[in-house]
Amino acid sequence: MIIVKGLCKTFRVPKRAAGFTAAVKALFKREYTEIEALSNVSFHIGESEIVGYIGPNGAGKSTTIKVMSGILVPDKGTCHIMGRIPWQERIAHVSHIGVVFGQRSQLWWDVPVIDSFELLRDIYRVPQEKYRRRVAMLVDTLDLGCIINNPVRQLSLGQRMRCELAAALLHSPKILFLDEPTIGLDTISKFAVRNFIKKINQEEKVTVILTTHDLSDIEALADRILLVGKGSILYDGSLNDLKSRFGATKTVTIDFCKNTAPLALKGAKLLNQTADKASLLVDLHTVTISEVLAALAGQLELLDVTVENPPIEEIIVQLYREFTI
Ligand SMILES: Nc1ncnc2c1ncn2[C@@H]1O[C@H](COP(=O)(O)OP(=O)(O)OP(=O)(O)O)[C@@H](O)[C@H]1O
Repeated sequence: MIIVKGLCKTFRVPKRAAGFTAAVKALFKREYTEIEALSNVSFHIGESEIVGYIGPNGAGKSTTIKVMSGILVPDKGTCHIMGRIPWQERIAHVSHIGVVFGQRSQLWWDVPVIDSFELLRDIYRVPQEKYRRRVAMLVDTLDLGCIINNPVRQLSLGQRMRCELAAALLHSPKILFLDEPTIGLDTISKFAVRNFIKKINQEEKVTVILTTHDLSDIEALADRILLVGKGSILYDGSLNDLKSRFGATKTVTIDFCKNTAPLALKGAKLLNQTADKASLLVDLHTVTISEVLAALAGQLELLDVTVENPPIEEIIVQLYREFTI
């Protein structure tokens, strides 16, 4: 469905020094800085996959999405989406994709949401009957009934994001690009957005490419992640593989009968300790959980034990360090 090979994109931005003299000089002689946003990015994405496209700020995520949506032309490399080259066959291409940029709106600010939908219906040439059924489904699933007649500027962020999703899906695209769709949303709105993405993926086999800094979005939605850093793909695989490959630590939390002696264990770092509770970070390369528990039981009277995997954020940070050092 999506084949990206060797994408490169460098931005050339004028250098700007502060001050009046520098501004006048720049009128006659401009100097430029080159920013390499993508350097040799390649991946394949199949039908009905949900792929989390993640990476630190400035890694090149939005640039990749812009290339795949036909907004930007790369300097090098190829991109085929459903057999088309996005920036060369833009009109045919956009009828098969939906795009949501969490930080920007595709709805007209001062008019009621439904008017924006009708304009999009005309742009995408959706037949009236199909449009009517589609809007009814989207209004029902995304709970837009009370807000569809309001101007966009009067909507809360969560309400607007639900409308943006509906707008992106009005023409029933086969691929959905979501660039930070849950940014700034509260927990309830995030939940609604995630459930909707899952539903559309399962019922309509829509392929979803999701960029986000919220790794709980990824955990809730994506079967596969592509980690991008410094313009290149650093990891391509499932979240579970990532956890088992790189999650070489566990956190052990214990409750015990009062004891003030500081705990010291080989292969485990003490994270915090009070008179009756402690947390330790266990390095599974050095020691096993049962060895840690046996050692703790020798030092304390244990009342309760919890063993947790490290948060996905920790694994991602570790992975990013590993690949970039
Ligand atoms: N239009 C542009 N002109 C100049 N530089 C740009 C432009 N767009 C992006 N860049 C630069 O390209 C690099 C990649 O930017 P991009 O927006 O793709 O990153 P990102 O991974 O989406 O980051 P974030 O998570 O912060 O949104 C950055 O260094 C950015 O400053």
